[in-house]
Amino acid sequence: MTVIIRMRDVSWARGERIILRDINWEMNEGEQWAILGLNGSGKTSLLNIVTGYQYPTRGEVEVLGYRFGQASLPEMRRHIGFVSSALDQFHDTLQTETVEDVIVSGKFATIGLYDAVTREDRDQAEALMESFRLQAVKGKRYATLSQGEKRKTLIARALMANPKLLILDEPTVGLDLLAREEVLSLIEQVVSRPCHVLYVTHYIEEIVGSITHVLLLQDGRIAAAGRKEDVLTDERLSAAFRLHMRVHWENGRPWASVHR
Ligand SMILES: Nc1ncnc2c1ncn2[C@@H]1O[C@H](COP(=O)(O)OP(=O)(O)OP(=O)(O)O)[C@@H](O)[C@H]1O
Repeated sequence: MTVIIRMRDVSWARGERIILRDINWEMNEGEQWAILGLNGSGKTSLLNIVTGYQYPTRGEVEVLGYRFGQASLPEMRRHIGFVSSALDQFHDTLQTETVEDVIVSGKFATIGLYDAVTREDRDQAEALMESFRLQAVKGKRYATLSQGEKRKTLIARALMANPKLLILDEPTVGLDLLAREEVLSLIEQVVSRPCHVLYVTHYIEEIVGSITHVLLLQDGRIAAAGRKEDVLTDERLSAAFRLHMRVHWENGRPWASVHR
């Protein structure tokens, strides 16, 4: 079985403070993971380690066959797509571009290398727009899009480079119910490409059918990790979220209610 992410005894400290502690986790081929946890539990810190932007204080990390400390991290990053709700504001240079140009720019690590765009790249962007139902906004400036359309565009952009792993960091923040469901429905398409998904969220109902596994973080430690049916239990969630929670499943999708 091919390992997508492997962390052994990983800890990450900043000064005196240990932010991630004794992380032992494996994400294997064919598995799609969600990361859940309260604010400050260490989700972003863990993602920063996966992408190599933070180096663990202790332990071993391997992502897509690249062993940290031995392999080239910039080369590894070429196989990883990253979409975050925080990116909406980041792409200042993209604001005035059309949707299709924003998507096609995902082919390149640097924004603005349009002279190298081929016919095939344009066709690929076109196909992504079609499957993501973005045809209606073709020709529109990115800045004029709705939040939902922007997120879909950024996911399409990340897929232009044919990543092996796509990290979605709270991609539904600020979206209305309809836009949220549209973004969630894209996960299935991403997985079928095939591309592995690592999905960070605060909401268990976003753990849709294509997501198979859950990593539950609590105060920088793994509270539980494994198949979603085993991790998303009343007891485990209540402990991790410090609330009395009950999980019920509808068509393979978990929903939580809170009891006081
Ligand atoms: N570079 C840093 N230096 C010092 N402390 C940090 C640093 N990065 C994160 N932290 C601290 O580590 C803890 C975990 O932060 P992290 O952002 O990983 O949590 P999170 O689960 O992503 O939270 P949220 O859901 O709010 O995004 C927090 O208490 C945060 O203040």
